Amino acid sequence: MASQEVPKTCKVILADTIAKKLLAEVKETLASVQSPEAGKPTLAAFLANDDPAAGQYADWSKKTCEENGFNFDLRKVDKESLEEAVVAANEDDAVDGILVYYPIWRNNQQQDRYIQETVALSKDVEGLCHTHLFNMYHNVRFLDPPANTKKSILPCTPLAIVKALEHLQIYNPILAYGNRLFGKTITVINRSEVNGRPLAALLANDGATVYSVDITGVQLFTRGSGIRAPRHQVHDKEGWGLKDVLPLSDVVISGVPTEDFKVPTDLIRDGAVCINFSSYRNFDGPAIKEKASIYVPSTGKVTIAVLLRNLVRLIANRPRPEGTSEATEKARNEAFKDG
Ligand SMILES: NC(=O)C1=CN([C@@H]2O[C@H](COP(=O)(O)OP(=O)(O)OC[C@H]3O[C@@H](n4cnc5c(N)ncnc54)[C@H](O)[C@@H]3O)[C@@H](O)[C@H]2O)C=CC1
Ligand SMILES: Nc1nc(=O)c2c([nH]1)NC[C@@H]1CN(c3ccc(C(=O)N[C@@H](CCC(=O)O)C(=O)O)cc3)C=[N+]21
Repeated sequence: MASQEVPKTCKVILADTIAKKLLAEVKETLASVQSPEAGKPTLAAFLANDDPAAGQYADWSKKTCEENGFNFDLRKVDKESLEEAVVAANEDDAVDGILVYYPIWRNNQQQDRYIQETVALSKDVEGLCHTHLFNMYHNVRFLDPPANTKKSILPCTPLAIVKALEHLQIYNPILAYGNRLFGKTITVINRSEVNGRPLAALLANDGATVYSVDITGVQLFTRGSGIRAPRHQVHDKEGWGLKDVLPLSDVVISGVPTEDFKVPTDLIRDGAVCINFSSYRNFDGPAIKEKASIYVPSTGKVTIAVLLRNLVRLIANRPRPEGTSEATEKARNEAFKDG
């Protein structure tokens, strides 16, 4: 009966809200790192597979780019000519950033990795080159220590989740930058090389206790007691499963790419924060709203905003024009907010 209904306490936060805030920051930062005469930045995006998810993601990215003053140049190429096309874009001054949609060779991850390494470091907008990945796993935040003027690029989907957690104030700004998740326990369901594993590492590097769950089992990512380690360590949790980690978790993040997978609502802690990044709904919508304090049903729009943020960062990281002082250079890079 309507008169007896208890108002829902769960707050649903849409990706659009978080994305809009980030896009406003991106616009401001672009204005401070690049003169208006430089023209619109260009992102070259290579589509060499027939994955409908990638095609749809490309369409959304194009729309967001164009609405926010960026050129989005979608280049459909066949697998055989992809390498040469990427090399040409590396050498083309009119291209500011390069994105390649994965997976390409479904049964050959090594070949996808080879293409990831073909993208020039200075144009690697998704942070998937070895130097960027190495820095992320090792909790190294700059490309040019000790000057520390050029921030290392982080992978878009993991960084989008970090930005969502900042927006939700799960990151505690009372704590020092780099330790702001200390005290939080987070479960990440998915340990793929492009999404789940880097995400678990990033969150643990920021101080969280992270349970990384995949079909092969559970791993604990942590900086240890008192977060005294400078970067995360990984430990296997033999015999553990969702039943062990969900009841412990303040935050549950899920990215399982199947229709039928649902995070078991009854195991989730009352008042947990639940975030879905899969293109399928990993949480049971009505039930989760009875349990979670905050529910974020999707994050794709935040990922695209982060893609543009990374593109502006690549531009800021470029060698400074003749005559720019080191102080100006530092100011250019500090135009970015934390992270
Ligand atoms: N929101 C966004 O910005 C983005 C969303 N996606 C979406 O995220 C999802 C995941 O993408 P990828 O990581 O690239 O996929 P992937 O197929 O490379 O990896 C999925 C991982 O989940 C694991 N997994 C499958 N079933 C599981 C289960 N029941 N429990 C635990 N782990 C399980 C797999 O073993 C695998 O490690 C897809 O739906 C994709 O479309 C991908 C990129 C960006
Ligand atoms: N180099 C590379 N980077 C990628 O980031 C990448 C890729 N390759 N290959 C393809 C996958 C797929 N992908 C998605 C992004 C957003 C949503 C997404 O936005 N989903 C909607 C929900 C869609 C719906 O409403 O059904 C949302 O979160 O709002 C989905 C899937 C990125 N991918």
